[in-house]
Amino acid sequence: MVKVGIVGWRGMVGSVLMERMRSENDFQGIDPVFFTTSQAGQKGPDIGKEIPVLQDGFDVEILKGMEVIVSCQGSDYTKKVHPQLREGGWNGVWIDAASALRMSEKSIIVLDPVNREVIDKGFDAGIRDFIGGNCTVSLMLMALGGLFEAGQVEWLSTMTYQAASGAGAKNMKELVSQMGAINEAAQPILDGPVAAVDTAVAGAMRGDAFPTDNFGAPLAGSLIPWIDSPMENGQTREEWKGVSETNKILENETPIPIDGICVRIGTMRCHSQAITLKLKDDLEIAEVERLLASANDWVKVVPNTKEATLKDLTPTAVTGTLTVPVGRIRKMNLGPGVISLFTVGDQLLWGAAEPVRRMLNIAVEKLSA
Ligand SMILES: NC(=O)C1=CN([C@@H]2O[C@H](COP(=O)(O)OP(=O)(O)OC[C@H]3O[C@@H](n4cnc5c(N)ncnc54)[C@H](OP(=O)(O)O)[C@@H]3O)[C@@H](O)[C@H]2O)C=CC1
Ligand SMILES: N[C@@H](CC(=O)OP(=O)(O)O)C(=O)O
Repeated sequence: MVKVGIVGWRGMVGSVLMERMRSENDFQGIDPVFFTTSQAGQKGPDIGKEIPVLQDGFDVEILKGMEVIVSCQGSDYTKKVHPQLREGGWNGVWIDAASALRMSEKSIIVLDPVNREVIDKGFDAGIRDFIGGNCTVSLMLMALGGLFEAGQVEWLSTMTYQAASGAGAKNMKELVSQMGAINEAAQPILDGPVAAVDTAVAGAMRGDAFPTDNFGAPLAGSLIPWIDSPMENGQTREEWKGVSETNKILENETPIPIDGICVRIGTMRCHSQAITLKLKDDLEIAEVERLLASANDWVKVVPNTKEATLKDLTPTAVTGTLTVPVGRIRKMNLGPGVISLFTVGDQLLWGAAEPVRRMLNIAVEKLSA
């Protein structure tokens, strides 16, 4: 059985990965060794079979004994350990959820329902670094894969509504604390005039006691139109990833123009995106829906009605599931071939853990052949 080292398994992304691997019985087909950066020697997770105690995630010699390493530990870990392994001659398969290696010439960004051919070709050519894409990019491609595959995307603009989970576990908790602080300010006067409730809520959100250590600003009852670090051209890094990662995943020789504004909103783990897309041909909406629906097993076209939208096209409907609904599909009055779409996806599943889990299975299959 293929020896697989797993690092970062108890973090937020890692926990979702573990849950998916358990429910898909993935551990039965591999020989797993669990690593840690802080708990070496302690007992590993319960995966339904005997495993060694936790190994030191910085011990390069033990890591070199793995045929595959899966990391959900983050970019700092990758930047420290990956070069030591490669410079030390390790030629195993490195599969990573972090962004550090995504744009490297020696890596492939993995999203197999969309770019399985690129993965297979790369593996056969000797590439051994396979990196999960940015959550917003992966979710957009899962939703719109059918239009890209049909060569119909001339350009697109995506305005995002991104969940707290993308900023980390502490931020998810801070969002809930902020909701609690708002409720605390408003609850005693909720039966009174709404103007007083509004004043109390705004006062609490602007007050020094409002918990903002992690986000740096109120998110509950508000939003933050900035994600990640600034780029020189005025984009944020999250916005830059949209165009660079998408075109790398699709191996486009001529890049498709993609741009927009990335916004953090007060959802827990589902990202949403409002997309304006220019089709190459002025297709009928029924044809657009047919192309979208036929792309993969998880995308779900939602009819452009209020009833269907409220039922299926919200973070509440999608959270914790692999379904990627896409709706609000219509021709815009901006010219021929310009359409609107709205999509929602779980940022921890298709946005992080699932492409990594599926790449592990692809690697195991190839190494066992
Ligand atoms: N592809 C994507 O879109 C996304 C990618 N990511 C990537 O995944 C990386 C990991 O993110 P995330 O899972 O949010 O990180 P977490 O902060 O949840 O976990 C990272 C590590 O922190 C350590 N840790 C310390 N204390 C605790 C604790 N009490 N509970 C759990 N773990 C603890 C664990 O390492 P140890 O066991 O070694 O102590 C764990 O593996 C990110 O840095 C990012 O690069 C994240 C989100 C989306
Ligand atoms: N930046 C994303 C989450 C993330 O971790 O992205 P990346 O894997 O590209 O660093 C967000 O904040 O929603």
